[in-house]
Amino acid sequence: MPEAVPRPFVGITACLKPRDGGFFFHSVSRRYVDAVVSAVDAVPVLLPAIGDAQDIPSLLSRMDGLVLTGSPSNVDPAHYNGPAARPDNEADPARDATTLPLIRAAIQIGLPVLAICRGIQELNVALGGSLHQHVQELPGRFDHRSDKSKPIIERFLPCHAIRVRPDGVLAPILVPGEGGLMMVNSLHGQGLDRVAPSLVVEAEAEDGTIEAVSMPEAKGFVIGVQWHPEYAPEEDPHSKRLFKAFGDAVRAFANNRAGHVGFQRVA
Ligand SMILES: N[C@@H](CCC(=O)NCCCC(=O)O)C(=O)O
Repeated sequence: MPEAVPRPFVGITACLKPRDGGFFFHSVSRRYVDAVVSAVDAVPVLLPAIGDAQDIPSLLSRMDGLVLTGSPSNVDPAHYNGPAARPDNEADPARDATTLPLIRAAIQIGLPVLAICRGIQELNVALGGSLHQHVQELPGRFDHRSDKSKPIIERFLPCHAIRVRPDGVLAPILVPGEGGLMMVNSLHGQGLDRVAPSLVVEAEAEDGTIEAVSMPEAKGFVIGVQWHPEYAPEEDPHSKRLFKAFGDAVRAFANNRAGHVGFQRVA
């Protein structure tokens, strides 16, 4: 009888969030976890925001892919030499200290990376880019934040168009409509400013806000998106294809690793 194929492990980055009474919780929205289980077909592994205490080589020796999640918190502008954040800024220094070095190490070994919302911002900063801290205050830009007075389910509905570069790597994955247009949801106040030298822009909103990037020189799959495909990973055809492409890259990485350590996976 053929041996069951072990599912690959996909790391999912957590936030460190304060709760009542000064306790902190490592937390991840269930939607990322569900998307990794259903649309990627992998075992989700939550990665706590423990900064220097994380053992990156040990972690990466067991991971087959990495999902960088969204979060209401913002990357500390000190990481991209930006002006100090405003007093009402929500920060997560433990998450910054965890994800930024992890991204660089993951990319170095060719680990597939899917970076979502705060994730694309972290990817850009980790590789030397910078962020706009308040996109809606820039001339000609839209407000890309969601209306917090609305029910959460409505806040994740598609609300503006993006144009996907027809000659990029993302177009054949997402299969946008005519003119490279497709609708996405939008729950961010920050956005990519100076794009890291190793990243290329794959999609933009009508106002020029960067909506997706890839990394042509990466050994593996590296895609960042500013929207939230995890909202409807099976129902929305673009999201489904994005997670499928990531899953294929994850399985290829896992099989390659399995080959190197000398045990066989049976298809
Ligand atoms: N804080 C950053 C990143 C925005 C972001 O990731 N939003 C996701 C909110 C929903 C969630 O918790 O997943 C910004 O404002 O640009």
